Amino acid sequence: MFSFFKKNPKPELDSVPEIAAPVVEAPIEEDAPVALPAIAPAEAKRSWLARLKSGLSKTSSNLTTLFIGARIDDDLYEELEAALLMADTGVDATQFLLTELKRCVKDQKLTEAAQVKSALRQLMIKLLEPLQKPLELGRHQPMVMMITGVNGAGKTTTIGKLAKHLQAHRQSVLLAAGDTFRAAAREQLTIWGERNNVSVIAQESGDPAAVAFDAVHSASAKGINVVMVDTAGRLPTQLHLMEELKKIKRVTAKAMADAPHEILLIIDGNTGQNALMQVKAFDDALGLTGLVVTKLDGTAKGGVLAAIARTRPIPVYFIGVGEQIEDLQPFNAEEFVTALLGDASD
Ligand SMILES: Nc1nc2c(ncn2[C@@H]2O[C@H](COP(=O)(O)OP(=O)(O)OP(=O)(O)O)[C@@H](O)[C@H]2O)c(=O)[nH]1
Repeated sequence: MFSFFKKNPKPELDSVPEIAAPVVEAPIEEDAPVALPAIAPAEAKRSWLARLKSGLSKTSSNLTTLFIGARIDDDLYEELEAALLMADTGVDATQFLLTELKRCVKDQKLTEAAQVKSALRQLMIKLLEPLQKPLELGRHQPMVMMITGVNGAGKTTTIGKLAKHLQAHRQSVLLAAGDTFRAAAREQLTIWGERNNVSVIAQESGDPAAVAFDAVHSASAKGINVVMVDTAGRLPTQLHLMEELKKIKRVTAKAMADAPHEILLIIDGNTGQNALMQVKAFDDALGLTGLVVTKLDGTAKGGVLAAIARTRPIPVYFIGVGEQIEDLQPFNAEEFVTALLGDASD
């Protein structure tokens, strides 16, 4: 499956040809900008899988080489344990995978290392599948998304990529420049919005909650489909800043009863186990609805998704493997594991 978003309720498909994708129910402005990907689906999919594979190659090389010419013995399990831990899979997920794998080898009487690898592949897919969930469009008008994360996780870049993808799915988008700490962040978002024909609500200074409130009102009045509220980067240990996020959430609910409908945490895949701490802390504070894992290109720590699946299985809506728009795609457990361990025939 290669669709970006899921529509809810019932499909009334008016498909956008490039990506099998649902379309909005909400009213669409006649001249709403539509940025369609330039490449056809099969080609786009191939190229995404290739980028995913190359992005994850550092994580995968340690995991796959140990099976080459190996015998099924304690040494193999020990090497696998070390490789999983090095990939930041975490102790819990590593132990879980090893226990299940040993059980599988015994039950199925596996004799070849390649069969063990294939069993590991299946176990990983099963472990990661609960994280695979499409972002549903069209449930609210407007749908309000709060975007959070630590400094430099990739929030602004992700907002830009998501806005383009949403436009490609005929959603009109409004951005709220809720990073009122850094003037540069506000400017960055405003310039990006101008270039891409996306309106941005920004204030010279002041309260990010007020910016979010204004943006939701403005989007409701203009019939805009999606509002994305950018927020300043912060560490979960900066308690006053975490309180500020809670306030943005509360005030947004005053502008629209059930908003924000999505609270996303953007995490940098390079930070491995630290990303897991961020997930826990932001989830405890805000009740996250989804994750976006960026910068999986070039990291050796791609195992962190397994750790998330075991400890805090919050849907991973998207993963990012680079700075281009096409480098952000929906998370698919099978694709991800294939990029790590090869496909079923390998
Ligand atoms: N390699 C790679 N770089 C990325 C990816 N996503 C974002 N980046 C880069 O990461 C850097 C930080 O991204 P930003 O979007 O500015 O991060 P931010 O979270 O908004 O940062 P603050 O506003 O400072 O909190 C930029 O140089 C991005 O181009 C990715 O998937 N892969």
